[in-house]
Amino acid sequence: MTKIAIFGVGLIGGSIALCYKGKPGFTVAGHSPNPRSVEKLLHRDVVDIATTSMEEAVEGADYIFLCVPVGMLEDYVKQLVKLPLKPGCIITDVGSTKASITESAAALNIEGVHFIGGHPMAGSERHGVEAASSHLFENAFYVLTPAAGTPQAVVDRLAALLKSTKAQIVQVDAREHDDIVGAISHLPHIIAVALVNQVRGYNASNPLYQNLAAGGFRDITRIASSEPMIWRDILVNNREVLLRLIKDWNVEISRFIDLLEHSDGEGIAEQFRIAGEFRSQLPERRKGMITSLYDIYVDIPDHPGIIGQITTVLGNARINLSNIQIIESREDVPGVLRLSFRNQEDADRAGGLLKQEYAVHV
Ligand SMILES: NC(=O)c1ccc[n+]([C@@H]2O[C@H](COP(=O)([O-])OP(=O)(O)OC[C@H]3O[C@@H](n4cnc5c(N)ncnc54)[C@H](O)[C@@H]3O)[C@@H](O)[C@H]2O)c1
Ligand SMILES: O=C(O)C(=O)C[C@]1(C(=O)O)C=C[C@@H](O)C=C1
Repeated sequence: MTKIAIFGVGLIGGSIALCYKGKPGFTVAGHSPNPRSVEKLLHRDVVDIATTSMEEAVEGADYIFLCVPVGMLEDYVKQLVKLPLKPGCIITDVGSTKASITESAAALNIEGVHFIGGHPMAGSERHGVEAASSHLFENAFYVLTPAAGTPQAVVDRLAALLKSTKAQIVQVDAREHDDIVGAISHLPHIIAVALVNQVRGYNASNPLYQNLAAGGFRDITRIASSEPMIWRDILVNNREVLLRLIKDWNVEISRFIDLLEHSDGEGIAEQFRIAGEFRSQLPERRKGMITSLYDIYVDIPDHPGIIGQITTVLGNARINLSNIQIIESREDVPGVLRLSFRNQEDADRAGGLLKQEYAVHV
């Protein structure tokens, strides 16, 4: 029996719990210092054991997930390593910043157990166990930031466990993680909040602002509704990176001031063009959706009806396609079609059938 102990069974901790709860060979223990939360966890059937006792939660645990706010992670690691942990146990976290916890855990020189930082790149503006889902991590990247000296076999053991999340595991240096995630997650949260608060100010004297706010405003500001305490900790923890990124942001915004002052329509259009081109290349990994990592690639000649022919072949064989994307299609160049399936078997069957007429790559 593999025992997984989870501290902080909220959105992320609860979603981790649901990836293992009820799976043969796994027991999931959830910890909360609050007896009412413990009752809720049992009532919602998210964990097998729920307790306010740290000792009980970690007793015999093979893996410990710390899913509490970033500001509490170091303290939790310090408390945990004073407890009798199972030899070889792996402690990991899911915090949105990685440098400080990776470095402070390494500095503890823990013996007999291992710490490996982790961060699933999936989430939501919602919080609490009510928002948890076993599908949350499907197709998302899940970053691991092992400190130098962590045996690769131990990292591989954690990566193998995390397969149940259906996320794609990647190893990244912790500081590099904070630079990158600062730009693609933390800065966008700041911008969303600042924008909402700017409009909130105008709305105070004219409620039409709120009433007319439509798709564009909603799209860019969803994350402004994120949990304040979670984001307080993330932003304070990554402040050095963020201060640099906000300076760069000011440069980008100043560019628009300049373009507008000069009524430079072509310059503005160019900004949209280059942004749209980059954005269209973002990997399509919709979190929480049951899309798939089982992809095959098919070279397709550029002639009308070709995609219909391919999907008909798959439909006739009753193979479910979960996603389809044309990667390259220009008049003079044959296109490549990426077909995604929910499991390897479907991908193999599709590949076998399509190979009879098309060049297929896996
Ligand atoms: N929300 C996201 O999109 C997201 C994505 C990836 C990683 N993370 C990280 O996951 C972690 C948890 O965030 P979440 O979104 O699940 O938030 P959440 O609020 O849903 O869950 C936080 C959990 O920590 C517990 N907690 C809070 N304060 C506590 C305290 N003082 N003592 C003990 N327990 C306490 C809460 O009861 C709750 O169970 C954070 O470190 C966050 O940075 C969040
Ligand atoms: O989709 C959202 O709502 C999120 O905020 C998820 C998101 C992100 O910014 O992409 C937020 C924090 C994380 O640490 C990882 C993912």
